[in-house]
Amino acid sequence: METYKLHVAGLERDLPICPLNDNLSIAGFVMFGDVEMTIRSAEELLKRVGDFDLLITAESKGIPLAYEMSRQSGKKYILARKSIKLYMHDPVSVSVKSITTAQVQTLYLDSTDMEQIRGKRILIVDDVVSTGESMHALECLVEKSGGVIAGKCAVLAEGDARERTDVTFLGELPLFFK
Ligand SMILES: O=P(O)(O)OC[C@H]1O[C@H](OP(=O)(O)OP(=O)(O)O)[C@H](O)[C@@H]1O
Ligand SMILES: Nc1ncnc2[nH]cnc12
Repeated sequence: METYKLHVAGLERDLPICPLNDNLSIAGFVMFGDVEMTIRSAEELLKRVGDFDLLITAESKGIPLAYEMSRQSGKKYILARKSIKLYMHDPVSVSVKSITTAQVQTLYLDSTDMEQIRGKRILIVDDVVSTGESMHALECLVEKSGGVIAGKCAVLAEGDARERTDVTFLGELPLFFK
């Protein structure tokens, strides 16, 4: 298997190169199961971001990172879901098409989450920012809820996102074009 060597948060990992289509591959960065990477990334991001009241991330790969940043900072995290559950009240939705997913996905927040966000400084968190669609969808949900965006952060910026100055990130990933 072809791999890409990543150095981030003082750690080294060999990421598998995964084709997305005939012309484009990514180095797959999946923190699920990698507790050391999750803890170290959360520490490093928290050192770099400013004050905030609440974290928000999107289902699913952002969850362990948001959990760990919440644990370390003592601030709660809100999760934007990718499907509506029966226990969600009056969900609001935003569409999103990330680089890894063929079809358009939808992110949902329920009214309880929106009430918590209203008037608060919200830190947007994700594992990777690539096209920026997922982060943009989270921004829309925060704005719809009446929250103030305190900052945006990701462990890795991929492709064009490496040039972004509005997102705090710890490392970079290339895209692999044929
Ligand atoms: O900047 P973008 O192009 O939007 O890509 C980044 C998003 O893609 C991945 O999620 P994915 O859609 O693969 O969903 P998953 O976390 O549920 O696997 C990743 O966790 C980010 O949320
Ligand atoms: N390189 C990558 N690995 C995992 N998820 C991603 N989402 C966007 N880019 C990604």
